[in-house]
Parts: sequence; C-alpha cells; structure tokens
Amino acid sequence: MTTIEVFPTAAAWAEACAARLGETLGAAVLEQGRAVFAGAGGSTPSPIYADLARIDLDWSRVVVTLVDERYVAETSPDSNAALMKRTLLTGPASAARFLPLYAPSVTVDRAAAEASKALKGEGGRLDAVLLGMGEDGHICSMFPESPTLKTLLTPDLKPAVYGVPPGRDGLAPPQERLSINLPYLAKARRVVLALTGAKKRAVFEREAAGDPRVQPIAALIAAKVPLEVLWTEAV
Ligand SMILES: O=C(O)[C@H](O)[C@@H](O)[C@H](O)[C@H](O)COP(=O)(O)O
Repeated sequence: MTTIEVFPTAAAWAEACAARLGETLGAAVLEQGRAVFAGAGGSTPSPIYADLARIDLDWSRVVVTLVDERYVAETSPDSNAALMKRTLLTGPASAARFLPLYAPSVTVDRAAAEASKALKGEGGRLDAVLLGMGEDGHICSMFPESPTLKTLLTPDLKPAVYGVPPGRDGLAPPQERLSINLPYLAKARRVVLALTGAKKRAVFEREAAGDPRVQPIAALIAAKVPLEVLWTEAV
C-alpha cells in the first residue's frame, strides 16, 4: 500500500519522517532484539537524519547501512558513508553499528559481493528504509537507461547489492556506484520516501503510474511494499 502525506513546513516533514523510521526501529529492537536501517545519500535526507539521531531507542542494537553508495572512500566529498556518519551517527545514534557498502576491493562488483554477504549476516532484510528520489525518478542507484537497471529490478534475485557503472553519453550516474536491488528493498518492514518540491511530486506521480519492468518506483509499488511518501513543498 502506498500513502502520500503533505507537510506544510520542512520541520514538520523531517520530524514526521524521523518519527516513522524511529518507531519501526524501536519496534524491531523490542521484537527481535535488533534492527537494520538503510538510508539514502544525496541532499534530501540530512534534516531527517538530524531528527532521527535524537530519537530515544537502543541504538546499540541498530545496524545502519546505505541504500546506495558512490564507489569512493569515506574521505571523498561524494561519500554517502561520510554523510551518514556526519548526520545520523551522532549523539545517541553514534552507538549504532555502521555497515558500509564501499570496500577498497579490486572491483566494485567484489565490493558489492562483500556488502551482500555482510547484509545477509544481519538477517537478510531491512527493517526501516529512507529513500530519496532523483528528478529522473531513480531511487537508490536504479537509474533509467542504466545497463544495470534490469538486473536491479529482477524479482527474487538473491545478492542484495550490485555494482552500477557510470552512465554513458551523459546519462546518470556520473560515477561508479553500489546499490541494493529492488527485491531486497521490497522485503523491508517499512519504506519512507522523502520528497521535497513541486517537481519531485510530479515526477513521483509519473513514475508511480509507470512500467514496473523499467521504472523503480512503479516496481516498488507493484511489489506491494508498505511505502509512505512524505512530501513538502516548503523546501
Ligand atoms: O547517492 C545518492 O545520491 C542517493 O542515494 C540517491 O539515490 C538520492 O536519493 C537521489 O539521487 C536524490 O538525491 P537528492 O536527495 O539530492 O535529490
């Protein structure tokens, strides 16, 4: 089921996203003694991570990972791991354990295999997920026209993480990436998609009505994920 909620201010929007994610992480810790959170990089999530970091839960039982990563070390300004450590893993939330997708492996595919194995060792499913969405409709690093998109959207494909080559002829992504795939995302207990601005609301509506074989948002909805879209025009 997909719900869309509109928030009049950026503060209310960020707080609501954080509250939903924190609620699910807290419930997972109570029920199973542990919780796994995966978040997006980019510019949207930072205020949400700042609010989430302050939520009172047993962060020592939470594993924090990413839905995608640029294939760069944490020292790079493009690193989502560095973003997550700077924004979410602070204060009480610094007690959480971070599970990176990037590893200085020989190839991005080797790093993806290592990350898949590490995620499998954390129970094989995510409890709470925060997604952003690009203006081309991508989520995670599932980019339109990417040669990896078909693999990332293939139902039931096992390893959770894949290498994504940089786009050719000016197509995104600008750099090599790592991304979780749709089947792994679709097993999540709760998925919050945080959107800001009128344009992204229109892109979401278009993508939601699209072809699940080639449009990730449509694929996520077709997978019957409990998807909550929280949107504000106030950013
Ligand atoms: O590594 C990344 O860039 C993100 O994980 C990516 O999937 C992001 O969610 C979208 O590109 C939206 O980015 P903005 O939030 O900056 O619009």
